[in-house]
Amino acid sequence: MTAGRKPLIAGNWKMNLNHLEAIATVQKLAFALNDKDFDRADVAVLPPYTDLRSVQTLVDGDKLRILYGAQDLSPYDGGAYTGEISGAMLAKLGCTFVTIGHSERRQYHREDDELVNGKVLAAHRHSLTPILCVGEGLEVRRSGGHVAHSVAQLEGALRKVPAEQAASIVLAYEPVWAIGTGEVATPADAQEVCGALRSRLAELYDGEVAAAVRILYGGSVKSDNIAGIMAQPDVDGALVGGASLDAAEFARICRFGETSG
Ligand SMILES: O=C[C@H](O)COP(=O)(O)O
Repeated sequence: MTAGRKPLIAGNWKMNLNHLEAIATVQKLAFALNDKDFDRADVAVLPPYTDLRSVQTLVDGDKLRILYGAQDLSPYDGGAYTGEISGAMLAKLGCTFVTIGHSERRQYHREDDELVNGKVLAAHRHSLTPILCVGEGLEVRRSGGHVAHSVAQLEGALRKVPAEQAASIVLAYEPVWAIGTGEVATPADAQEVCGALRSRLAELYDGEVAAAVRILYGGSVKSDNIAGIMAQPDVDGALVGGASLDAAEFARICRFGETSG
């Protein structure tokens, strides 16, 4: 965490919580957080598509400071693409963010860098902020290729993305071996890759872009390990999976593990 970049804590619900459960969870989260918490960090939830309209109605109706977004989008803007959801549809639902290139999409849906790049461009066409995920699997980590692997995914995703758009993205470094496994990367592991991603942004664009981009860590983040991660200079927040389904625990994470806001 470095002064000048507001931290972001985003909860990726994955394929959990229906729209009624979403309403209850967002209400609990809003109740658990206060203005001081929201001044200190942006807080976002990333529910399944089917929950978004309910979350929008609640956030707008109660004027909540909770941000929200989707977990994916189509690279296309409309047409005969059965099952897909466009950036325009998400923008109409008031989404701020959209997760792109999550390792579960790369692994289970064979998304490659070219498709991820198409989705980043689509998000920008509709003024959505991509939360662009990169990160290595266990074998790559064991062979010491984790920095090169994550940097290559970043380069692939940002092809043809101009500087002013690159400056507004959020990056998430998620080592695949730490996702949902309870195996958390050490704060030094997170810093090593997040720092390298920022340096590469400075080379691809310039120092201003590199300094503007928020970089999150994701992988078994909990209220008892977030503080060490947030203490790293190039880590600006967290992308939280399992622990974001429990509003009280997620609120503690949003406070970086401190007991009161
Ligand atoms: O998007 C979130 C990550 O995949 C982390 O998930 P996790 O916190 O359940 O390990």
